[in-house]
Amino acid sequence: MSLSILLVGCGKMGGAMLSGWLDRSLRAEDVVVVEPGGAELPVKVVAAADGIPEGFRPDVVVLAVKPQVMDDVLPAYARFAAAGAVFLSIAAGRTLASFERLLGADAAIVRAMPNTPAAVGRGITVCCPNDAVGPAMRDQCTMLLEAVGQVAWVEDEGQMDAVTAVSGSGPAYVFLLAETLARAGEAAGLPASLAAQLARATVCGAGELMHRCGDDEPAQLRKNVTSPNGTTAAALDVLMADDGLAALMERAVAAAARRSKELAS
Ligand SMILES: NC(=O)C1=CN([C@@H]2O[C@H](COP(=O)(O)OP(=O)(O)OC[C@H]3O[C@@H](n4cnc5c(N)ncnc54)[C@H](O)[C@@H]3O)[C@@H](O)[C@H]2O)C=CC1
Ligand SMILES: O=C(O)[C@@H]1CCC=N1
Repeated sequence: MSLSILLVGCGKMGGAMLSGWLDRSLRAEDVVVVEPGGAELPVKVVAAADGIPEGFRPDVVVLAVKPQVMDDVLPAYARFAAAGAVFLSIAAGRTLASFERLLGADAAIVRAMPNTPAAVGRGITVCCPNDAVGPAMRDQCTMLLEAVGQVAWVEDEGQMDAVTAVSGSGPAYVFLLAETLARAGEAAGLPASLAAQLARATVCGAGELMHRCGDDEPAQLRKNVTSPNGTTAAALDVLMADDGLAALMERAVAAAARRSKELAS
């Protein structure tokens, strides 16, 4: 992949993407990271924008700082917009309009929402471009993000809050499932370490099975586990009750989408 990347912010998500890129095809010499916290990485890491090497001309500036600090951070990078770089923001809630206000209406900006499985090449990122993003820039962003998983584009920015709530935050819901399944196992009489092992292996195994059976709906995989009048059916009667998991998940996703909208202001 011959793209030069400036990664601004190398915390949990920026770090996850970087590790996916370096595991795959990105050359270390094509990446500069700005991270005030420092980082032991096989790429050049600087503490602030003024440490970026003279003459470094990124094709893509990836903005991976918290939404709340974006306004303070961004002006130091505006010169790269003028030089023709595309800005790829992964900040939850931050709108294209808010970047245009800071970088100028002509700046090419992609609002994106990745997720942490990018660290193992199994992320999914949804992108929404502004009008200044041409086909070549779109291809560059797709290439960069496909190195760490699946990529989808939407034209309606209004969908990004729901995207954030489903796939951006979604890994946390799955990890919570593993945590709560383990605790339920303990409550049912298992030693804590065995319950944790069972829950973890089950979530990983079920995820991998769903991954490999790409053509089967999750509902079919669920039915494959469920014997008529058996143990799974007994549990699913609880989970699929009117006040069960569907209602809970709908409320959780709505809360995340609401918070994404709030982060815009
Ligand atoms: N953690 C996740 O699962 C996901 C996070 N995001 C988004 O990614 C962004 C980063 O989130 P996390 O990685 O979770 O947070 P984080 O706190 O782990 O990372 C943010 C990084 O930005 C650095 N930073 C702070 N000020 C800076 C500056 N002036 N210049 C450069 N770097 C600076 C911090 O030192 C930190 O390492 C957020 O906008 C979040 O909405 C998006 C998708 C998923
Ligand atoms: O919790 C957050 O705000 C970020 C965005 C999606 C996942 N983490």
